[in-house]
Amino acid sequence: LHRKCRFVGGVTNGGKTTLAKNLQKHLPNCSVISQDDFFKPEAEIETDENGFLQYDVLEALNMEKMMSAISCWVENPGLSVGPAALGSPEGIPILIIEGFLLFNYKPLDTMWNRSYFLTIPYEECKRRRSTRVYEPPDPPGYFDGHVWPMYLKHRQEMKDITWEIVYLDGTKSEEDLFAQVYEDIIQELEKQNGKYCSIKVDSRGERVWETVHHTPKNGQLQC
Ligand SMILES: Nc1ncnc2c1ncn2[C@@H]1O[C@H](COP(=O)(O)OP(=O)(O)OP(=O)(O)O)[C@@H](O)[C@H]1O
Ligand SMILES: NC(=O)c1ccc[n+]([C@@H]2O[C@H](CO)[C@@H](O)[C@H]2O)c1
Repeated sequence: LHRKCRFVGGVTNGGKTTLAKNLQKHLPNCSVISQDDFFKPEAEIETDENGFLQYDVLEALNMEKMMSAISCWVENPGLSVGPAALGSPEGIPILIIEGFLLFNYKPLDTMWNRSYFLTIPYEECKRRRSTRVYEPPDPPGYFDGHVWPMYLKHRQEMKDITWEIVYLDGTKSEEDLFAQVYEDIIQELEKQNGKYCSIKVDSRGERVWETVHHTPKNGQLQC
């Protein structure tokens, strides 16, 4: 069951939620858990010597609660989809966990199946962040005084990671990012289904061609 979890990590405003939502739209049996839904209440967030609330650290999140949500899915994966969907690779239950502090949280290490990490440069990140309103809103100087330094610290910690992480260029278009990850997921699901396919996905997420190599199973051809 663990092998069905996928992680979309990345810098704040890298486009994680957008990518996860787009994938969910095109995969009939796909659940998404967002780390942002597990922030502790403001009263429980530490403040540093500059008065900045320390939101961009693991301690700001109720990770035990997030792990419970993941366990729930593992015990009862997938939605009630029809037999047609379950019979197709797209219908295999998958869980996408998206968040900005996933790869620094040890208990998740054993659950990964495929990990993606969205990056954008400092300037673009600062620009996108300035268009967002969080609750509470970022005070002046927050990006340079807390958000970006914490991101750099976590990137540094990620250097110790031994498994493969696929880095995605978050400055690419939403459609291109979707197509890249969707193609990757479908290919792997096809393999799990005993089919070996090459699929190209165009920028609108439509499959434009595919090659199916039938593999014998119990003396019979699948597909
Ligand atoms: N590929 C993209 N190109 C340009 N802008 C994008 C792209 N993907 C998302 N955005 C925009 O960037 C902002 C952040 O997107 P999104 O909420 O998906 O990021 P996030 O990584 O989940 O952010 P956070 O976790 O910090 O809330 C939004 O304004 C969104 O419209
Ligand atoms: N969701 C929240 O409670 C909250 C409050 C203040 C700041 N944030 C920011 O969310 C980003 C991750 O998506 C982090 O960079 C937090 O600063 C979230």
